[in-house]
Amino acid sequence: MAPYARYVPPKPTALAVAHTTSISQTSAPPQQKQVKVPKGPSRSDDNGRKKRKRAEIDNPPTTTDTNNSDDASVIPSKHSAVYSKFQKAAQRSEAARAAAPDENVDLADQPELHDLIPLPQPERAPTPDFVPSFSSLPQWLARPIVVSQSTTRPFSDLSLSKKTLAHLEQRGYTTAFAVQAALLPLLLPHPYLTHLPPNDICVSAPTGSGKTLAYVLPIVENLRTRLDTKLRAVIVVPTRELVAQACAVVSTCAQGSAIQIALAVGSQSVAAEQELLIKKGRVYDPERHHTLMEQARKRQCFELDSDLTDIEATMLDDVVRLPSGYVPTYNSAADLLICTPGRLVEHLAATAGFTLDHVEWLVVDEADRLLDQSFQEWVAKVTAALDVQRPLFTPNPEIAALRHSMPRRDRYVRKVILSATMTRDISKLSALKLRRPTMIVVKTETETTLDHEATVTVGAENFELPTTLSEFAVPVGDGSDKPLFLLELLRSKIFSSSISSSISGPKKIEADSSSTDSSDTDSSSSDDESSSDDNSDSSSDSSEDDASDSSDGSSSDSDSGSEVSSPSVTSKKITGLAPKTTGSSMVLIFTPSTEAAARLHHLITHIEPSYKATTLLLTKSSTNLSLNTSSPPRIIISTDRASRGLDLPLLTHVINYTIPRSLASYVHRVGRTARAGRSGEAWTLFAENEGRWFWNEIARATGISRSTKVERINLKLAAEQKEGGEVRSRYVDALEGMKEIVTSKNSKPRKGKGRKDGDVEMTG
Ligand SMILES: Nc1ncnc2c1ncn2[C@@H]1O[C@H](COP(=O)(O)OP(=O)(O)OP(=O)(O)O)[C@@H](O)[C@H]1O
Repeated sequence: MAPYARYVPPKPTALAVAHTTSISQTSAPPQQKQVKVPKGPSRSDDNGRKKRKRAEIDNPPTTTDTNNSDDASVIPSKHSAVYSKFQKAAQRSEAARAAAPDENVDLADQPELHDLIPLPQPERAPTPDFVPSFSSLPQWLARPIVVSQSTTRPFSDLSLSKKTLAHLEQRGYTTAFAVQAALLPLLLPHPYLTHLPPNDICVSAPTGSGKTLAYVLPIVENLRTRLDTKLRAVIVVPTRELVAQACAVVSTCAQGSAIQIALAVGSQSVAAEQELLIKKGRVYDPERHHTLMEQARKRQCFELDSDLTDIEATMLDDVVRLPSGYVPTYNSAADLLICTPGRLVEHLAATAGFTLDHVEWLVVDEADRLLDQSFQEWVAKVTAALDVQRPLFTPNPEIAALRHSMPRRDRYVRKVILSATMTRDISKLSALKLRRPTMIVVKTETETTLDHEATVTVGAENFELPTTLSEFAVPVGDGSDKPLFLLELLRSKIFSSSISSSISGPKKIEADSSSTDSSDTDSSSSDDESSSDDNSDSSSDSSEDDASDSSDGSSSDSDSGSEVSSPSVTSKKITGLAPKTTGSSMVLIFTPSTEAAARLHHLITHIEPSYKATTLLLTKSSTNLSLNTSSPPRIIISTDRASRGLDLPLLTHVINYTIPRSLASYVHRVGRTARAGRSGEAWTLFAENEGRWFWNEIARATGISRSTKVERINLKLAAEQKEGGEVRSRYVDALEGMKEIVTSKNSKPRKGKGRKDGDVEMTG
């Protein structure tokens, strides 16, 4: 600020002295300079006064002069006391001024000058937190029904049919979990209030809390008594694995009933699915036959005015094959459809006879994910199809005309929307056109019981982690040795000890911090972590940071689909809902893409050949898990595709090889373990540049409830993993081998290079 040098006022000492001097001169001229003059003015008097004045100007008396005792002698004795008092006061004030620092100089009379630096302001009083007396959320979202996670009820108390109870008991299910205890009374038909239209339900409950059974049981109970087959229930989930899983639960509950279940996922052709979804028939209707045949003729001769829809084309294809006078009919072959959103939309558009006209139940599981993106605007298309009024059975035209003239009762479609990370975004939820909805939130700690309205306002994002989950985080330096850290983690922390205790044992699995496993446990890590790990900001997208990525910079196709054998995960779900412990750990490792998963599979099976037999790649192209075999895989490498809903009861550990992209993604990934009250561990590997983001957004995030803090574990690489060690040389060889594979694959043109594995599929 050199051009605006600060103004410093001069010391007023000289001024004060001069002032004092002038006073002493005027009021007490020194006696020795007094000249005796005759009374009355004269010329010589004037001359003498002028000379004296000039002499005074030329030789002004100094301060010391003022103090001089000579001066006192010239003061008349009657003023001398006053004068000496004045002198003393003057001396005192002069001494005080001289001693005082510059800032204390009284500047009241001085003009205040400032440069362009803003004046210092007093510190602001803290603004108190805004507590609104209203909520922008609608009442049902702002004040949900909060259910304690510890709430349980015997299934026998929940008005289930004897058959269903028997099936549940066969599976060892006698007690309903909290979400089931809350939902069943709301969804099962009320014994008296049958005339009331049903209301829609949104559910937010932690991963592994039993949401599937909570919606499957009421639907099965409802459909069990229906005599004719009509599509009455549709369950929408994001992936084909979840379709299979939900199907397994439905099949278990619907055993012995006539309920027809259909799947629509796209692992088979649309035509094959159409055959399973629709029963084709024929009816004698010569007039309509004639019209359709005329259209078929025009189509063949290219005389049609407009393009036919797929459904119209199907009808024309079918009518030409029927005997004269007959027209085709299409009826639903399924009571309940479990599907991905894309296939559902496809059938609505292209499958003759596929309508939602009779649907009474719509379930959207993993709703936040399915509502996140438009996915061919499936919500709008499905809600539009549900809005269509159910066609009335019209035995003859007169009655039909009469019925049409009468006001019609609305069709009620009960919508059940669920997720472990349920959105509170009203704009997304409103697309579902919910009717008088109720929000149910299953939480760990709450005073609110099932029957009471919650008084707590649930925040915009408030996720719950299972109370049986333990979380750990491992720093991996700059990430270049990440595969080695992963192997060290598997060796020293996961496969070193039997996990059998963790499956049914105490909630918290203590981190083994003994020196033999080459690790340091820093239990206070979650408080002091950032000091060592936030050297730089990291983005949430950590997808490309694994060593294998850096080694080749490109993708490699997964060829491990062949390693995967049936039976599928479905069958496990049917038979192994509450498995006995095997005494061994099973790990699910999350990578960001199919290619990254394949690279990691290549690396760890080459570095540690003993893992080859027990490591499985689970990607879109290889979705079956050979879990029913006598030796299930111990390591599963997958993508975020496996993060939603997948229920692997034997899974004891989750490893985030790359940190997830969001808190919700973290919740779903780690929620693959610690399910249904079992213990589980979640480990996250983070590089230096990811530490800050991980600790701030995930480990210490405010929008999440966890029973224990995330613990930092510092792993040390073993000697053989360091430079010159045997494991490291195998690592280097594996990287080299991978480079060759990638180079050779890159030379061939490939489809879908670099594609990320979507965790939602449109068509299965
Ligand atoms: N009442 C019960 N008694 C014992 N086990 C149960 C009960 N209900 C559900 N389970 C088991 O709990 C596990 C988790 O259930 P489910 O898959 O429905 O969880 P979820 O809440 O849908 O989890 P996510 O949000 O991850 O999809 C399953 O293995 C299921 O068999």
